[in-house]
Amino acid sequence: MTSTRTTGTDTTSDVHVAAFTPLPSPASVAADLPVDHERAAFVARTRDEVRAVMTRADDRLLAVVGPCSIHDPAAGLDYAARLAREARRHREDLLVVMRTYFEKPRTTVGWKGLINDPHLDGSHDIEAGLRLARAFLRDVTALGVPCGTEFLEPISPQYTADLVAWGAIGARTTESQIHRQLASGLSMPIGFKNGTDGGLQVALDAAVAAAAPQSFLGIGADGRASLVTTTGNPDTSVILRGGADGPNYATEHVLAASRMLADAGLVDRVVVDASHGNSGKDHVRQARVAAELAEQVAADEPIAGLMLESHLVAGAQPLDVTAGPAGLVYGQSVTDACLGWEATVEALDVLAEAVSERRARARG
Ligand SMILES: O=C[C@H](O)[C@H](O)COP(=O)(O)O
Ligand SMILES: C=C(OP(=O)(O)O)C(=O)O
Repeated sequence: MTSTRTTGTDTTSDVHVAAFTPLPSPASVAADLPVDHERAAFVARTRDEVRAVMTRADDRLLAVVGPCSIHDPAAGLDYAARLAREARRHREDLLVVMRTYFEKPRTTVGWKGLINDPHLDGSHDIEAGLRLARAFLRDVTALGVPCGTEFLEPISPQYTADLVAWGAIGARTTESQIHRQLASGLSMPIGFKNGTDGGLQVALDAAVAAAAPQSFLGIGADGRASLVTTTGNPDTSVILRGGADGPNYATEHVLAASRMLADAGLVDRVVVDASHGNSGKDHVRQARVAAELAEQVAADEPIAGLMLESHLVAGAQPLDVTAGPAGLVYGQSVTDACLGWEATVEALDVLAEAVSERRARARG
């Protein structure tokens, strides 16, 4: 059921709003799609492992790997099952978290992800999107693969975050107070991307702001508008993703970022995104960036983790929401170009090898 005009007068309120469509509360969606004890324990354990990797109490490398966006849950699950095998194979060296991204920040306009438009046709059935996202997180977690996501909408985390082991705030929103406040209340470690212009200071400021207690407007589990009071998230870090001036994953960038983090009183190790501004969104280049980063990991640079955009099929395909999803290639990204599955397996092999080299060096 939709309604218009909730407050004020016809001439001053909601002039540009076509409709308000009530959504079920987070509590009722969670009741329909509950999390059992085993899955909850797995999420909590993985969050602890991420914390340990960030501080090097655990000497593995965090590898956040998966599609730029989930647009077809069946293909996403197929991917997750394959990733589960690779994660088990590399469990001594890599802490693998799957990118399960349901919300896409767009430079201008475009499909905004599975939560916003789950039928990929411009119908914006957000209730179905929230349910699909939550069900997908449950299924991936049940495969023994922890989930990572970007938090974009300030309300949607109430529907999904209990199943998320690691989170990111994107380059377009790192400077936003709303997202810093949101991160201060999230239960998992959060990485802030540097800005799209390449600026790192916004990410450092964000990490500091999110570590502080905050009070802001949000919703509670019952769906009511609420004053949210947080204690601050102590597990915040910075993600180097390159920017308008080019990549920022070279040794000099990693060391400069590490010094800035230490000066700000934060953990002095970074996560590096091999995609986006670091690859020029070219998936072929992304594989090369990952290989260069592996050398930097082996040389013991302060790199705690790496991000890869990867799907079953290499590259990307255009999505025209006026035409809908018919005819899309199975397992190929509809947003940024991704590494294909074989290239992903190779990249994970190279990264795991780099970690064992680093470990061997540390042991002398
Ligand atoms: O990771 C995804 C994209 O880089 C991001 O959502 C921006 O995409 P766009 O520039 O195609 O809108
Ligand atoms: C949107 C993303 O990245 P960025 O914020 O770095 O552009 C992403 O990782 O999907």
